[in-house]
Amino acid sequence: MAQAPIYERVALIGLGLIASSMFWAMKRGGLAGEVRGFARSAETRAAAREIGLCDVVCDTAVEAVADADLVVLCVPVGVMAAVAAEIAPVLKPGATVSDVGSVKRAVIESVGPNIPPGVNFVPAHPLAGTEQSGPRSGFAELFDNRWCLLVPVENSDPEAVSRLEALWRGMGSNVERMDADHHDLVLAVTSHTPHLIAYTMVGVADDLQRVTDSEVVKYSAAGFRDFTRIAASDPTMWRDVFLTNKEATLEILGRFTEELFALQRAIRLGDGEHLFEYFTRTRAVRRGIVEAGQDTDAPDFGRTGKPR
Ligand SMILES: NC(=O)c1ccc[n+]([C@@H]2O[C@H](COP(=O)([O-])OP(=O)(O)OC[C@H]3O[C@@H](n4cnc5c(N)ncnc54)[C@H](O)[C@@H]3O)[C@@H](O)[C@H]2O)c1
Ligand SMILES: O=C(O)C(=O)C[C@]1(C(=O)O)C=C[C@@H](O)C=C1
Repeated sequence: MAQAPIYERVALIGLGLIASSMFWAMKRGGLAGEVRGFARSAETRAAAREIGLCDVVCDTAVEAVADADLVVLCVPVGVMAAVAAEIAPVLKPGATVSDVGSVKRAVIESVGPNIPPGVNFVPAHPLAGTEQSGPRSGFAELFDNRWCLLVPVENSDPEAVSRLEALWRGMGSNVERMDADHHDLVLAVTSHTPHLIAYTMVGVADDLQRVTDSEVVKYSAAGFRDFTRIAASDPTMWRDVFLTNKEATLEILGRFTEELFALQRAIRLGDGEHLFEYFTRTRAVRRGIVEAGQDTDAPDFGRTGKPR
């Protein structure tokens, strides 16, 4: 039996991978009455209309959010404040504004001041994605069994937070709440720095004159293929992630560099014991993740290049 919608009117701003997946997931679960969408480019809006992404595709953000009970900012982190400033004057009293940005402190600091009194602000971050982007890349199952972290601000209304939690659970996610600074540190370890490493490794392969690009394509083993999948992610999104989660990423990158130098030295000195102990420790981390049931989709991860 279909459940009553959690929100009567939802507005999605920015119609890429995350917004389109949200739309299909909301439709799958009957979680929203009407969903309006807006994207900056006419091309994206035309694509959205063609594939039936959103009940109504609007030509302005203001038109999309007027009357919405929930507005979700699904744009790159660097433009969220400008979008929030543009829509602020027309937000409905009692409405909730949320976002899906990969960084939370910077979003809270830049978007927060634009949210008018009487409107709730509940930042969020679904820990789910692929290397694809744009309006055609979304699918309803993206958030199934993935975490969504809610990062309520000091004056977030508890009812608004619970309602948003219900939406994310309805879209298939497991939900937890987290403080913004801790979120940014955790994500620097689990997502942001690994992306930077993947970008670097693919850049190194591309730069190496003695190994041709076609050899890289032909002989890429599973490990490198995983790197190339990650390194194909959207450049605008990731530029903004690093510019806005600077401190935590630099901290983790500093530690990474120290360990890398230690491994480099062990290789140069032929210190097999150091290498063996290190790899034994890291293997245990991976086994812990699998044993905890946190990698249900491991067999397909990165190998087929298809969404999990
Ligand atoms: N891709 C992922 O794996 C992933 C996962 C979780 C969270 N996120 C976060 O979600 C957000 C969206 O990412 P995505 O992967 O859906 O990106 P995407 O590139 O697929 O979509 C972004 C959309 O925003 C639009 N846009 C850009 N600037 C705009 C503006 N000023 N006004 C209106 N629309 C604008 C783009 O045209 C595009 O339609 C980002 O903040 C990202 O950090 C991404
Ligand atoms: O699987 C991928 O393609 C992703 O990179 C998704 C991923 C991640 O690092 O896990 C990327 C950025 C997000 O903010 C959340 C999820």
